[in-house]
Amino acid sequence: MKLHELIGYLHPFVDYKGENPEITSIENDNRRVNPGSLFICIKGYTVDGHDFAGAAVRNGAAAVLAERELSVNVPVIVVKDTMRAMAVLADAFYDQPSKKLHVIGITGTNGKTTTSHIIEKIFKDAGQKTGLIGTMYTKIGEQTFDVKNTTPESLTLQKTFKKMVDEQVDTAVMEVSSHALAYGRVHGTDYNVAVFTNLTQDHLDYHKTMDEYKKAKGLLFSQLGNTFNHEAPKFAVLNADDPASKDFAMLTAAHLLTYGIDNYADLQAMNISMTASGTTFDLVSPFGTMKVTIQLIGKFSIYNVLASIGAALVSGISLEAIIKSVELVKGVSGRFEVVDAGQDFSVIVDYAHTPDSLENVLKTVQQFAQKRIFCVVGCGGDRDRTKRPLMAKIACEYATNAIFTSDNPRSEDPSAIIKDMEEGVKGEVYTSIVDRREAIQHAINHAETGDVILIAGKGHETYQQIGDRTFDFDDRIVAREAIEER
Ligand SMILES: CC(=O)N[C@H]1[C@@H](OP(=O)(O)OP(=O)(O)OC[C@H]2O[C@@H](n3ccc(=O)[nH]c3=O)[C@H](O)[C@@H]2O)O[C@H](CO)[C@@H](O)[C@@H]1O[C@H](C)C(=O)N[C@@H](C)C(=O)N[C@H](CCC(=O)O)C(=O)O
Ligand SMILES: Nc1ncnc2c1ncn2[C@@H]1O[C@H](COP(=O)(O)OP(=O)(O)OP(=O)(O)O)[C@@H](O)[C@H]1O
Ligand SMILES: N[C@H](CCC[C@H](N)C(=O)O)C(=O)O
Ligand SMILES: [Mg+2]
Repeated sequence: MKLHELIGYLHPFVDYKGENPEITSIENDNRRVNPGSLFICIKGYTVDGHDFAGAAVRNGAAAVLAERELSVNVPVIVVKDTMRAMAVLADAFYDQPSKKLHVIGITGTNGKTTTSHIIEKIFKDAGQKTGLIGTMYTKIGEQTFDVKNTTPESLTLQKTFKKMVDEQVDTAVMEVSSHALAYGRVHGTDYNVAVFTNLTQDHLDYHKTMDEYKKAKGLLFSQLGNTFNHEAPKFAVLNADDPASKDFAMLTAAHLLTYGIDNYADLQAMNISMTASGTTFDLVSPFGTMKVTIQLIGKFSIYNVLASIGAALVSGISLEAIIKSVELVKGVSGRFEVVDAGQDFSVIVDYAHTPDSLENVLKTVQQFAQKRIFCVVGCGGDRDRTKRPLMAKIACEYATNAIFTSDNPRSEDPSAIIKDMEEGVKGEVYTSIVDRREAIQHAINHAETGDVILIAGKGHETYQQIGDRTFDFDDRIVAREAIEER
């Protein structure tokens, strides 16, 4: 695409009439620039992309988009906000790929990864080719690609959509983090369905208040479009049991479908019965009542399944086909994952890293535990500090043996993070062991027949970040080794 045509998409804010080179790619990292690239300078948290414009030009950049004039020997186009302009240009450069896909976006504090995988399965079983973007990876068909963020910045996102279009993907399911919404990473993405899981405390380091956090989540619904396109209608799928849904309903003109357990909803689960290996409930819907038996446990799993059923239903998949698929879902890596090395006590690895998810998962463990519950848990460094005492309190409340340890301390002192946790449990009985491996070993060495050990916070993660170093660390492997060494 020629530079003039590309920059034309920024009309009327930019009136560029200078040199008109062919633009072969758009990059915001000088290390990825090739001859012919347009280099976009982003002022980041760590560094300022403007400082890399010279290096980008040396790598062959044909033009630079920046927030100020720069002395380089290629055209520099100045805009007020390069991050916002990047979203516009990425969408244009890749020929509006999200419009060519059925895009389902999922936001909420907990359950995004799980719900996205359930939805992916339903669409795959329905014979569609799927794409998935989220915490664990980007997936196109069966191929997976590593990711840095749950929701990538606009350039990577639109490039990924384009790849999906090229590979004949029908439906793209993606997690939409609150950071992504606040930073405008998803500007220009044309969602067909927006799904809300729940809103509870997390990320207050960034959003500061729950109200600001809710506002960020709400952006997914306000961006859902304001037109009534009857050929390709848009839908918001909302959790009737979460009070934030009322606000989100007001933010969009799209059709609403609600799901829930406690409050009246279009899709409501009733007569729930749970065993240690699965859950049965009556799904009451406008299409009649059906009995559903899933292989997942915990009330939160029912919510994830209902949200998935809703997203698939509004996308035109038959309820019968949807139910058949959800009944086959086995669970997602690192979410309530059982480690079985032949021991006579249970070990569960789970990704609960917020107060609400920890409470939910411990409540579920409590429902089935016959003896003691050990909970090995830590809190991430450089993240919401206010959740630390709350998580510790929940661990002590629901577990018989709470063991506080490190999650990913990042740049913080691991002992100081544990101290923050301990602030929430003054006078209670707990054990603190900074080294996560030792903490897991401690729980496993003290477990007796019939006990349950919940190892929370890192789920599928295969690393631990301490300082600026990343070590191999997988709770599932560490637990297995500890059981074998016992
Ligand atoms: C605070 C934050 O969101 N940071 C994101 C941001 O990084 P940054 O601002 O530090 O970027 P930077 O390193 O300063 O670079 C600035 C610019 O210079 C460029 N650069 C940089 C170095 C260089 O040598 N050359 C160069 O050109 C970079 O490409 C970039 O364009 O831009 C990066 C690239 O898009 C992101 O990967 C990074 O996410 C970091 C890793 C992060 O931890 N983000 C968290 C807070 C986050 O976004 N989390 C949510 C999930 C939350 C949830 O679970 O709900 C997510 O969606 O992942
Ligand atoms: N609907 C839910 N409500 C509350 N807790 C849940 C729900 N679904 C899952 N959880 C709990 O939250 C943990 C994380 O789930 P999941 O990875 O699906 O969430 P996520 O929203 O993708 O999280 P992240 O924002 O970190 O990517 C699970 O391991 C489980 O303990
Ligand atoms: N997406 C979440 C993941 C947290 C996972 C936990 N293990 C941690 O490192 O804090 C975040 O960035 O806050
Ligand atoms: Mg996730």
